[in-house]
Amino acid sequence: MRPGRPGLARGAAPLPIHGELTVTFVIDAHGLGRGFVRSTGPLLRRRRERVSAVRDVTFSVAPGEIVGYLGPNGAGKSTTMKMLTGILAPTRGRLRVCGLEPSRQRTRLAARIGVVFGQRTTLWWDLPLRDSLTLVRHLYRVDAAAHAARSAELTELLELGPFLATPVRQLSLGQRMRGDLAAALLHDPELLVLDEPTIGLDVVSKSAIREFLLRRNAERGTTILLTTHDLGDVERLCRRVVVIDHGRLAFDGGLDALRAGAPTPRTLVVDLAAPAGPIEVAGARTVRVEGPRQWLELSGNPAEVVSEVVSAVARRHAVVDLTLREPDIEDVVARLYARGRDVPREPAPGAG
Ligand SMILES: Nc1ncnc2c1ncn2[C@@H]1O[C@H](COP(=O)(O)OP(=O)(O)OP(=O)(O)O)[C@@H](O)[C@H]1O
Repeated sequence: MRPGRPGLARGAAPLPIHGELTVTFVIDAHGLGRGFVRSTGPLLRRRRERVSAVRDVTFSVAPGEIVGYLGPNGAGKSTTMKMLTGILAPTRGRLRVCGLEPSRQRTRLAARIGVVFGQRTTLWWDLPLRDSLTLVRHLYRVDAAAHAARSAELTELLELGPFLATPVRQLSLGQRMRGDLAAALLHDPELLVLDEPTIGLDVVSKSAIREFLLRRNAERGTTILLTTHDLGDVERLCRRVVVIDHGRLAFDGGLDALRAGAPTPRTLVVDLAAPAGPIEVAGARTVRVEGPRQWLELSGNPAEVVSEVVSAVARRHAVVDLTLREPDIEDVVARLYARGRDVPREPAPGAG
């Protein structure tokens, strides 16, 4: 962990470690909240109501961590990301990112963080990728020599070479995402904030992005906070996850602890040649039937269970197609709540 830098740590909470050393959290949120006022009801009887998108959220991220910020749709993830990057000001609580107050010190913060939103690009649509990267250099006032070196490194690591001359609008989603990552890293930020970085990508592109992020984290100590609905991202990248639900912090700890709190089965989706009653086989429970399609929840996750259920179904029914659906993070979180458990909280790594 990097020692705290008092000059940069304005307002951040330095954490004493082993007496002498201090670590400044890269993200330090305490009692964070953000409300909105929105209009509801029919046109002639519009009412204004307050919505708490994020309520009383406290968490911190130490330098070099990769943390998944997870939750179901509408949980408050994007609102948190917008506060972290200074786009929205909190209505409650205290927030420091790289020792800065994001909404009030947005320009200074921009020099310290990189941001990628998977659903929209920061690149110039009509320009070749190379020109977009050059513009980013001017935006962040990166000097020419540093830019040339970082550009060359990122071009190699992200394999951008073959399409540097291609206009961004003609890039595939995976190529565009790699370009966006390069743009976010050209000024060598200490924190990378990623909102759904692998959304819509094929398996190969997802894997390339994940391996790149792991390498960046290991080699340069870049801290990463990411939102994702993809459990593969979480499993490969995050040792720690913070889960929010209905705006509140629901869990902060290791992925294993989250899973242990709510073991979630895989689902076999079976397309039969014709509609039939619910399939009955050992090792699975039919949880949904829609015409010829049935959803079977597997009673265990090892490969043998899957192959036994698949053979049993195929022996007894005319099967057109079979798909194995991995539980996504929403399933894990939903199950956590369905069980009505006290959600465990672990102390943040490095705290203490
Ligand atoms: N500008 C806004 N005005 C009013 N309500 C808002 C605004 N932005 C977000 N909200 C509400 O705040 C809540 C949290 O929204 P947010 O976009 O942060 O969720 P999310 O976890 O990112 O969801 P998703 O995974 O679907 O993107 C939702 O109920 C949403 O309708």
